[in-house]
Amino acid sequence: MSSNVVPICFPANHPHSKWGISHLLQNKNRICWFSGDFRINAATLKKWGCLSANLGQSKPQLEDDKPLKPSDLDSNSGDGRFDDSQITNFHKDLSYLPKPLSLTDLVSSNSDGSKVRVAYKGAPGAYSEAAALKAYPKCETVPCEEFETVFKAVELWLVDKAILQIENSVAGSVHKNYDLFLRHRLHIVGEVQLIVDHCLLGLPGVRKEDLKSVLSHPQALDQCKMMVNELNVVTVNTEDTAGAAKIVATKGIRDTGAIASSRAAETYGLHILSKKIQDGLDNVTRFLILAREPVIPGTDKPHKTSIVFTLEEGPRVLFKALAVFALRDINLSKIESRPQRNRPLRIVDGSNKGSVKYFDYFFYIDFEASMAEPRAQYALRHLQEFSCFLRVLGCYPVDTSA
Ligand SMILES: O=C(O)C(=O)C[C@]1(C(=O)O)C=C[C@@H](O)C=C1
Repeated sequence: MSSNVVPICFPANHPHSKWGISHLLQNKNRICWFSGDFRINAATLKKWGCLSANLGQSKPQLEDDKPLKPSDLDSNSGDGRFDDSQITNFHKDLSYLPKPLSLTDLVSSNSDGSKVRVAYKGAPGAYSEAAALKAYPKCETVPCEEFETVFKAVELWLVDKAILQIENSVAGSVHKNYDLFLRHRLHIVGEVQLIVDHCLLGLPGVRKEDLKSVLSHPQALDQCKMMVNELNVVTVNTEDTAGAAKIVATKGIRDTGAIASSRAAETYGLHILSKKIQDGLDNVTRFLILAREPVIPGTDKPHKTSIVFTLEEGPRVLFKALAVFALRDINLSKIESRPQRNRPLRIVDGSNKGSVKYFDYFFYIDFEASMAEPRAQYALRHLQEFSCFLRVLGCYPVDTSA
């Protein structure tokens, strides 16, 4: 699929703002994203009376997407914005121009998350929804079927933020989500550590001994291996834990249980057959909060920075990469490697010993420093000297609450 996507800013009360996928912004303008074969030129934009078409905000292109050329918007000023004379010529009626922010607008962007829409993967009652509510207690949660949809919902301005599980203290990393960072351009703006207490759920009147199978998300099944072995049941993977509870409830299956949260039991009217069934009592899942814009890094509270890089000389020189942090007394809190799918192997010529094939990786590191600190900036400048690719995924306050 090849598609160009351009955000076009229309006034809120403009009829064309209802086109495409639109979202009401705080400044009361609407951004419409046009995609697919749709080609727009400046004349059309003028006719429509749009306020701006910002090339700088164009959606990150997937590998097979063609990047948008300035000539696609021919009388654009070059920096992506139309100049004032063009705008005033569009329409005489200026009632649609953006209203200045009022005090009420500022009050509405509360830190408790009221007015914030957060996308998560799973059904209502999933742990990711609980994580979103922990970060923004009054937010509106938006369930999504796929992780990919969670990312796209933010990119297309359908929601403000996304929440994404990244690792669990018992079952380990969610590798798929590491890979997704590189296919999208969102920024990590926060983290949430959630204590995950799993329950075994069943239909009212069902006993543990009646169960022949148990449904849940693979990570949850992994976290409750001991109990599952004891029950001697068949396990079936579902998209998420709340989804498992929903299946048991809606299908009314008496010999099947679900591993999910007590919230999911309440949501779907199931009974809790056992509580805290996870193997390790300290079962914590770490989630990341993603947004279109990065947060300005501070030094007022402990911050973490997440990066991804590849090494010019391959994984054998990983020690050099780690040294840039050690030299500056910067602690690392996480390291993860993922195959470089477009070039998974590197051939190194060992002169008289013949050539050797090494696996090659993307390295993901979380380090305990803020990008506002010179030592973090120097460390990354140093790392850049021997990496062929380096991206800062985000710098955000550490969640110390779990
Ligand atoms: O299935 C859910 O409820 C989720 O939110 C997913 C998920 C995960 O992917 O790790 C989240 C937290 C728990 O560790 C188990 C499952």
